[in-house]
Amino acid sequence: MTTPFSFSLGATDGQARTGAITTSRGTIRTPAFMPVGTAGTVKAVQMRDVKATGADIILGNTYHLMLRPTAERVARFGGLHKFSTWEGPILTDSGGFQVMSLSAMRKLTEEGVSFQSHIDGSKHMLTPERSIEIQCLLGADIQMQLDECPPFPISEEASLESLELSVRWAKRSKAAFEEIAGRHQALYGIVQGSVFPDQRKRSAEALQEIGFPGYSVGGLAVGEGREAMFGVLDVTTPLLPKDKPRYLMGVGKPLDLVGAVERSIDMFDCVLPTRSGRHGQAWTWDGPLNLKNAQFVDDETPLDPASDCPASRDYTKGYLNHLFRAGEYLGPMLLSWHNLDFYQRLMAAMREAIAEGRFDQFAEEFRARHRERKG
Ligand SMILES: Nc1ccc2nc(N)nc(O)c2c1
Repeated sequence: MTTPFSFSLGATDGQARTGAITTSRGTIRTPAFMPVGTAGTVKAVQMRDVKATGADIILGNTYHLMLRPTAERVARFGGLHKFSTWEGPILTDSGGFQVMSLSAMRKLTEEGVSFQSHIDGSKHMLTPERSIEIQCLLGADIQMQLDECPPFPISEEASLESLELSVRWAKRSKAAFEEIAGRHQALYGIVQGSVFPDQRKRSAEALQEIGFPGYSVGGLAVGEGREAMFGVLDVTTPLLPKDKPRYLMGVGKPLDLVGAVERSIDMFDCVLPTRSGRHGQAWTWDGPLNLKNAQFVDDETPLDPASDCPASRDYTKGYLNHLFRAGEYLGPMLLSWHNLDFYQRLMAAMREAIAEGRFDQFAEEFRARHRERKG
């Protein structure tokens, strides 16, 4: 149980790289996509099926679990792994981002952020110390510092103020982590600085001063758009240590993943595959399909006959179309499952292409084939 956290680089191909993160609950093959299991469940998909798609690690949320069922209750059940039956590594976000996007009556001070629950209006306070305490009660293998994710757009001076607060919170998060976390657990720093290159540099350098075994790139996927996001990665990832994992938070669509791997990102999480699956959107090598669309009513082909995932291989698009039109539970279940499997097959294909030194060709062919919008 006390295998220390470690990262080993595998192959590099341009800026893209493969690697392996060793944790006490298993190894994470990078580049890795983490299915989002916000409230201790990857919505509408059983953990054994999440595992079968090839996911090595899932994400949980401090914000949601502290409100319901509370971190203390999860700890009494033996931690999030036992409570949810996910036996592999779990990464938890620290809650600040979710407080700002979900809660009411938020008040942010140097101490932390106070807020009212979006569920029952109860009052709560998240400080760097309390966030680490919650993540340890959950038993997360990889934890996040408490940070402030600035809104987009934001003025340069407001962004700098926010970045400096997040650096002070990084120090406090690390101090709290060193007090109570186990040797097998890891804490990542989160780089901020919005879309300002000099601020990204300042944040990356300040966090390395403090020292972390992994670095998240935060403050993106907040409406800045793909080109601006890639522009931030172009200036940020070269500043981070090559021998430590880089995690791009909240990203993204398949084309975002390919472009970010091209800019040496190792880890991703996004609600898109499960959230869009619940609403009838299937992701494929050729781009997204809206299976509620009339064009699929009589379509007798599966989403991907080449997949070993039952949701992708054993059901016709016509049947899936029927399930969504009839409002049947099985529709969201099957599409969430298929989309997670597609995301894992995309990650596996990228890992293989990097290992074989042909990632540029893979990326070019994928971008030519994957049409995000019809026409
Ligand atoms: N786009 C995102 C998603 C999640 C985040 N979580 C944290 N802690 N910080 C950020 O900046 C995030 C950005």
